[in-house]
Amino acid sequence: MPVESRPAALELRGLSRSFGDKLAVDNLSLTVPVGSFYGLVGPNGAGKTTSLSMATGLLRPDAGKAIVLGVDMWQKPLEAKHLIGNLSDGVKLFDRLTGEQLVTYNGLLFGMTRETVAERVGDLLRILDLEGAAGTPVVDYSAGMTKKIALACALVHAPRLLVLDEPFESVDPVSAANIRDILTDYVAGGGTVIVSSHVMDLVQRMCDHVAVIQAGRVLASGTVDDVRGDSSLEDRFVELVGGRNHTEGPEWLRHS
Ligand SMILES: Nc1ncnc2c1ncn2[C@@H]1O[C@H](COP(=O)(O)OP(=O)(O)OP(=O)(O)O)[C@@H](O)[C@H]1O
Repeated sequence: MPVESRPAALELRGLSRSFGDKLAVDNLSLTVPVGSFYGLVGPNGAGKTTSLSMATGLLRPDAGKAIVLGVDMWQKPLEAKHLIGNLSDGVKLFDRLTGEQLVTYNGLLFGMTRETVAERVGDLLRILDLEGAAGTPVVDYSAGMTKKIALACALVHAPRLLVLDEPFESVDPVSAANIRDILTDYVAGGGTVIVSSHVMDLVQRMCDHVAVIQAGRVLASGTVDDVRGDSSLEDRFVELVGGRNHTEGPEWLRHS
């Protein structure tokens, strides 16, 4: 298929979602090309998690479409979900299972054979440095270990698109570097990654595309170089989003 006619890894078309009176995502459209490492950034409450939840089939949109590699998430959710690996902020894991059991369970849910699952679980626990905790219930994991085991669950069925909400939050620097390597390899091997993050420096170094969202709308999107221009991504972000002002702390917090 010619490159121009290949479906995007993810296409969001006019997505909207309200919670009561609050319009969390407002007619949001975004195209994530196949093979891109795409950063989604925005201030707290911008609508990143809500958008990604609608894109991955966790939250039904009020309006609009989410299309994964040509498959409509809300019309063919089973087919679309096979294509996606999802690490979602705040989704409950079956944390009474051990790490090994949890990843195995996820693999079996996708219909893979026990042998294939066992081999992949072994690989994932090794590359994520969780072999020593394979037999520990996930409820006893630290926040960073929980993030890593959730990433293993997202990867086990070898999805074509990975959607990761804040994958580096609480993760130590060595593990974060290992995860970055895994993701970079995954993209080099033809996969597509979308990450939401508040760490602009990381997004600038790791991602080739970025979208800045605020109040449920896209303020800017494109290649990282196009969006940031001559500035750092952080400065461009602050410029786009506004709201930076020097505020002195309250008097009672000062000791001199
Ligand atoms: N289940 C919910 N019920 C009510 N309001 C919600 C719910 N989920 C999100 N919101 C509201 O929708 C808006 C967008 O929230 P969302 O979690 O998508 O933002 P975010 O960009 O992921 O923020 P953060 O960077 O702080 O994680 C916020 O105003 C939030 O309060």
